[in-house]
Amino acid sequence: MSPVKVVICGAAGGIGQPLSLLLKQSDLIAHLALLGVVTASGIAADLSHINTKCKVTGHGKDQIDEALQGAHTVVIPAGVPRKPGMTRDDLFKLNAGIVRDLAEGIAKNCPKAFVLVISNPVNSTVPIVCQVLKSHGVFNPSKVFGISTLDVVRASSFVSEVNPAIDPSTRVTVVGGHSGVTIVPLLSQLPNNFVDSLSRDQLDALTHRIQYGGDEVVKAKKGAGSATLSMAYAGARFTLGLLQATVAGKTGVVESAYVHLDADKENTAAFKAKTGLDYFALDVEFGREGVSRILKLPKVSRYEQALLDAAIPELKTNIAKGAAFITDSVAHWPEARL
Ligand SMILES: NC(=O)c1ccc[n+]([C@@H]2O[C@H](COP(=O)([O-])OP(=O)(O)OC[C@H]3O[C@@H](n4cnc5c(N)ncnc54)[C@H](O)[C@@H]3O)[C@@H](O)[C@H]2O)c1
Ligand SMILES: O=C(O)C[C@H](O)C(=O)O
Repeated sequence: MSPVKVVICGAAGGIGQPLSLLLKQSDLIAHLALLGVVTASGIAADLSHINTKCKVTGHGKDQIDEALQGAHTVVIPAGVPRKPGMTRDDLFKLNAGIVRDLAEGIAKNCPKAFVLVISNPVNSTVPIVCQVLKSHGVFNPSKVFGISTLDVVRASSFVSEVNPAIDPSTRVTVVGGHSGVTIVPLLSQLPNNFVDSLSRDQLDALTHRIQYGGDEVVKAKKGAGSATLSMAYAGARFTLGLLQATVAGKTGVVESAYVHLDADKENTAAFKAKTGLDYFALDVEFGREGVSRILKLPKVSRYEQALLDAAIPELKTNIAKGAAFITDSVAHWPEARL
């Protein structure tokens, strides 16, 4: 097992800094390259004093090539966060171009890297990354992930608050996408008939809290951004889980991820045919090459089917918007960029 290079794009930001701190502690990472807009050299100097083996370097946007070259994994929390009253889709105008340009850099400098997207709106930014990589002929659906782990982390916390007998480490299955109605918690999967212990009002309230947990933080931060620390925790959990499988060869690591369903055609063909969706968040088992298996959608309750029915059209719109942005960008790119 040789430790690898991991790049954080947007490392000076609210998520980027604590995420870098958490990753600096991993033996699986030899080199943490921190990419900022002007530079991330201050953050890199600070982190480099921590006495773990991992080397840390800082880079500005004009050094994107050197930052990305040789990357095994690229994590993208670059972009603008929400303010109260905004939806994640309101961020599209600003963040779509940022993510597109980073994906271009990845296609050029580290086309085989695993790409982990945090920047919102995730439902659209993941299709943006995939389309850019496709336009360069380097797309591998098993290597691009939208990190939806925060929805699972929140669901576990909120379930445990409702019933303190349930340990907060208990995994809750959350599928769909990463915004409002597209976040679909499958509470019927919890053991001991947890869901039957809830009144309809309690079930509605818990479901709504999981779907709109991000808004809770945006409101509490009063204009100073969205979730950063809980996202850094979720992002580190996802990244380290993936590294354990891809670098250390650990089997059985499962996390929820928003992925292109072609990453496991066998397990998703029926779902894709039924819904017409190309992207969806499901539990994913990691292997050496990224996605080793996408776990099938479990049998859902009637209540959960109604949530899925509401999520699917919204997801289709979000996915089409991301894909169209790249079709349009490519049409306007000068010959030299293709
Ligand atoms: N997936 C999730 O569950 C989840 C959770 C929380 C936040 N987010 C999203 O993550 C993003 C970042 O949130 P934040 O709170 O860290 O924001 P932030 O503004 O604190 O940090 C973003 C950083 O990205 C940098 N940046 C912008 N363009 C860049 C580029 N081209 N290259 C390198 N760096 C660049 C900015 O300078 C800034 O330092 C937002 O879009 C937010 O909505 C997603
Ligand atoms: O809510 C946001 O805008 C940030 C993030 O997607 C979250 O779920 O906390």
